Amino acid sequence: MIEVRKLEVMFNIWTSVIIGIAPLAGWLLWWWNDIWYAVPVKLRCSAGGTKLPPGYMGVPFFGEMLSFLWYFKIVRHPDDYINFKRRKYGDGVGLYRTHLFGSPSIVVYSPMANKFVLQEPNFSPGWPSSELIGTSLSGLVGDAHARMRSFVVRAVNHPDALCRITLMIQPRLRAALQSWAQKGRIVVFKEAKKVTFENIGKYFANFEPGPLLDTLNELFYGVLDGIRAYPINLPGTAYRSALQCRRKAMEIFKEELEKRKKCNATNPKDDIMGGLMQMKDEEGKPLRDVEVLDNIYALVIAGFESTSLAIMWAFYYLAKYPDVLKKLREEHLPISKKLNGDFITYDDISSCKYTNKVVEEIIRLANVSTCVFRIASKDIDYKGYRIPKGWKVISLIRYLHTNPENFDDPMSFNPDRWNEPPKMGTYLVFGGGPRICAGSKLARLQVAVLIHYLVLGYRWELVNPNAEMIYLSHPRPADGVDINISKI
Ligand code: HEM
Repeated sequence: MIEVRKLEVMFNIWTSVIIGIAPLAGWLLWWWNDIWYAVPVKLRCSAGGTKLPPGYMGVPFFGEMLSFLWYFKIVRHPDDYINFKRRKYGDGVGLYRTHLFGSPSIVVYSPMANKFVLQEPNFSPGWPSSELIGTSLSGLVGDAHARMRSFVVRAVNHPDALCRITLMIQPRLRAALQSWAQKGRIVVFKEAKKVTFENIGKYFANFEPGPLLDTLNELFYGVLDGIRAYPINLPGTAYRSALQCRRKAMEIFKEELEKRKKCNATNPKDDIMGGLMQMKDEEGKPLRDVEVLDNIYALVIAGFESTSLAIMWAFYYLAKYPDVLKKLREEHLPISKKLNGDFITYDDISSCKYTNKVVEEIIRLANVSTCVFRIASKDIDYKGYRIPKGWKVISLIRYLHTNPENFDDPMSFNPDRWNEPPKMGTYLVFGGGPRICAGSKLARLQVAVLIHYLVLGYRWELVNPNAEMIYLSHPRPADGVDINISKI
């Protein structure tokens, strides 16, 4: 009897403890990241008159990742992630504190704050998977970055390079369009990735389609999967497998580079690898082999999926906006007559005023880069707010392009909006400041060349004109733009 009584008392004590502690534990869990990361900064800041941006940093480990995924993946209204914060915390100076991708972070959404972040040299690149990006241009800072950038920009974004690349990409693009029309029905994203990779193989390292290029293609898919995955290097993770893919891809490029060095057979005009091998900086110094290889690799990462997505969106919007398609045909018909079967040139493309507006509008709405990542290399103050050293800064550039405060009727496809320049700081699809996209002209060029052949030679329609949109890892219709296509 006494034993039973004892058990009863113990049970009552434990129940009271659990009931008492559970809310406290829940409260602690809910505010853990704010207590752990924000409170120490707030204490440091209080003396200097600066404060942390408003916001909420979420639960341990996950931070606010679940809320981010809720808006991007579940309800599929990515811009509401910021709209919700604006309603809750007010506009302030365009910064909120949070915890995303495993780090305490500041999310930046206003034009002025984005401009500040992208221009400020004390923010270093802060990609979640920096190990995969390597020591290429994208990973360098300061003078080393400026030196490397001058090489890379000359190799892919200067008029000389663009003239050569314009001619190099056309045989594959023409052949791809013809084969798509023969098939009759294709998923554009899938096919665009194939032809973009073939072209990359050609103008980066003079690789022709075949088993080697197919292997490289597979390896780069592996790397891209890892870049998007949580950066945990454990057996079985996408990240670990991506690191292995990176190593194998680099071995293939290295073999090619060694082959060229042995037979001294590189002409800077052949391809980007040749260009990078031959270039010298202002002091006459060439790039080291490892720098050539790292940059080739990083350029493929930067240019492969982004270009394929832009091409996919070209098919999508031109199918939805027949008036725009008609105007494009009118612009390209006289050029085609003049060319009489020859390849279109970079100068021809540059002279197509309407096409260039269409390309800009495609790229604005494609929002290939949702955000750009930085890390504060020291405490940085902006308009009375502190961005603490070591915190990630996530510049949500997408929000600029979809915000009606910046673009009238932002979700409608209207190339004529480019008759006027955009409002200051509101158009950052290619980033801004010293790290602005090194391949921006190349990306635009590839879409424009595609448009030339597509609008004159083909008719196509969307199989699912109201396909659902997905936003991660990149915005696109869920069906990858499934079309019926035929020759005109
Ligand atoms: C529509 C297509 C593209 C979009 C939307 C795009 C977007 C961007 C953005 C937003 C950045 C800035 C990243 C940052 O500030 O950290 C960037 C950087 C970069 N992009 Fe692109 N990109 C595109 C195509 C390309 C292509 C085709 C190439 C080259 C083959 C390229 C090469 C690079 C490189 C090398 C950087 C790093 C620049 C630096 O750190 O100095 N991109 N891109």
